[in-house]
Amino acid sequence: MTSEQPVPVPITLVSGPLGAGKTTLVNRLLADPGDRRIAVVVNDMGEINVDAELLADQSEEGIVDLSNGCICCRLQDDLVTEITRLAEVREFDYLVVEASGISEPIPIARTLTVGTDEASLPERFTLDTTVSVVDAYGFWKAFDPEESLPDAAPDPERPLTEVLVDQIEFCDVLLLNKCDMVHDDELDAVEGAIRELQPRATVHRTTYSDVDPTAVLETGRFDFEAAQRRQGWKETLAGTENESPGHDSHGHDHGDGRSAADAHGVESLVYRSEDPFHPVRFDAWLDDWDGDVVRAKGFVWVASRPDTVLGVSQAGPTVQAGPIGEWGEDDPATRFVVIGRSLDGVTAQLDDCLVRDGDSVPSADADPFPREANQSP
Ligand SMILES: Nc1nc2c(ncn2[C@@H]2O[C@H](COP(=O)(O)OP(=O)(O)OP(=O)(O)O)[C@@H](O)[C@H]2O)c(=O)[nH]1
Repeated sequence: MTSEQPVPVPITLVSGPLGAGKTTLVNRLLADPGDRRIAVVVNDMGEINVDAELLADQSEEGIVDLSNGCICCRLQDDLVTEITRLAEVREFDYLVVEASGISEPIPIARTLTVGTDEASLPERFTLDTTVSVVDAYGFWKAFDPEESLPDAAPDPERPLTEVLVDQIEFCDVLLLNKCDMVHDDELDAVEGAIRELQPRATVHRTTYSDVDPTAVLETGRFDFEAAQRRQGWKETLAGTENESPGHDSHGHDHGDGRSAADAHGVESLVYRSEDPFHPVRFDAWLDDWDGDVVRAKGFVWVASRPDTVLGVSQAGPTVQAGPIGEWGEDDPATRFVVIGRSLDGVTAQLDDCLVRDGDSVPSADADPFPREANQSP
C-alpha cells in the first residue's frame, strides 16, 4: 500500500522598499484568490503592524502579524514558528509572506527553504516565487540617473539603496509599481536600470499593484540552486556558519551584528495620543514632511471628526489621508508609525499639532480631509 504524500503548500515571498505597494498587492491576492485558500504572514518593523490591521478587514483568521523587527534577521525563528502554528490551526493551500520594507529577501528565502539553526519549516512548504514590488516614482531617489548602473556605488546618504538593490536582484517576478505617477519614457529608463541589475525576473508594469494573480502565485520560478549560487546568499550562509557557539543571533546579521534597521540608519517611532490633532495643523504637517521621513502610516484622531478613524499613509512624496472607519467601541486614540532617519524632532512636531485650549476647530465639512495622493517632486 502506498501512502499519498501531501502536496506541498507553495509560498510567495513579497519584498520591496517601504511604501512600494506590497500590502496593496497582498490585498489584491486576498480579494481575488481564485480557488485558493490563502494565508498571509505580514511583517512590519514597527511596534504596531498597520499592514496587518489594514489586511485584517479582508481575511482575519488567516493573517499572522509579525511586528517590531524584521523577518530577515531578528524574527527569523518567529517566522518559522508562526507558519508552523498557522498550519496546525488553519487549512490553507497557499501562503503569502509580506516582508517589511527594510527586509533583505535573501535571508528570508533561506529561512523559507532550509529553516534556521533553531527550527525548520515542515516539509509540506515550498518556496515557489519571490516577488519584489518597486516604486517606479521613488526609484531615482535611490539611484543617481547620471551614474551608470550597476557600477554606481551605494550612496551612504541613502542607506536603503543597498536593500533596494538586493530586493531588485533577488526576485523571480518584479512589479514596477506606481506607473501612474511616471511618464512612459521615464518608465523605460527605470526599467532599463532594473534590467541592468536583474536580467532574469519577469517585469510587470503596474498601477496599484494590479497584476493577474497567476503572475505571482504558483509560478514555480524560485530556483534554489540559482539562489544558492548568488553572492549575497553565500555571504548569508557564511555569516551563519562562522558564528561561535552560543552566539545569540538568528543566523543573519547585517555585517556586524546590527539589525537591518541599524545597519541602514533607519529608525522607527510610534506616536500615540489620546488627544486629537487639530485638523489644519496636522494637515500642514503632512504637507511639510521632513525629507528624512521615509514612510509614515497609521490611524489618526482629528478633532473635526470625533467618531472617525483617519487613515494616513505617506510613502516618499505621496501622502494620503482619509476616513477609513469609526472608532466604535474603542476609545479614539492616534497610533502613528514613522520610519526614517533622525526622527528626534518628530514627536515634538506632532505634539504641536494636538488641539490646545482656545483652538477653534473646523467642522468635518470644512476640514482638509480626505486628501488624495499628494505628490510633490
Ligand atoms: N499613486 C499610486 N499609489 C499607490 C500605488 N500602489 C500603492 N499606492 C499607495 O502607496 C501607499 C503605500 O502602499 P502599500 O501597499 O501600503 O505599500 P507597502 O509596500 O505595503 O508599504 P510598507 O509596508 O510600509 O513597506 C498607499 O497609500 C497606497 O495606496 C500606485 O500604483 N500608484
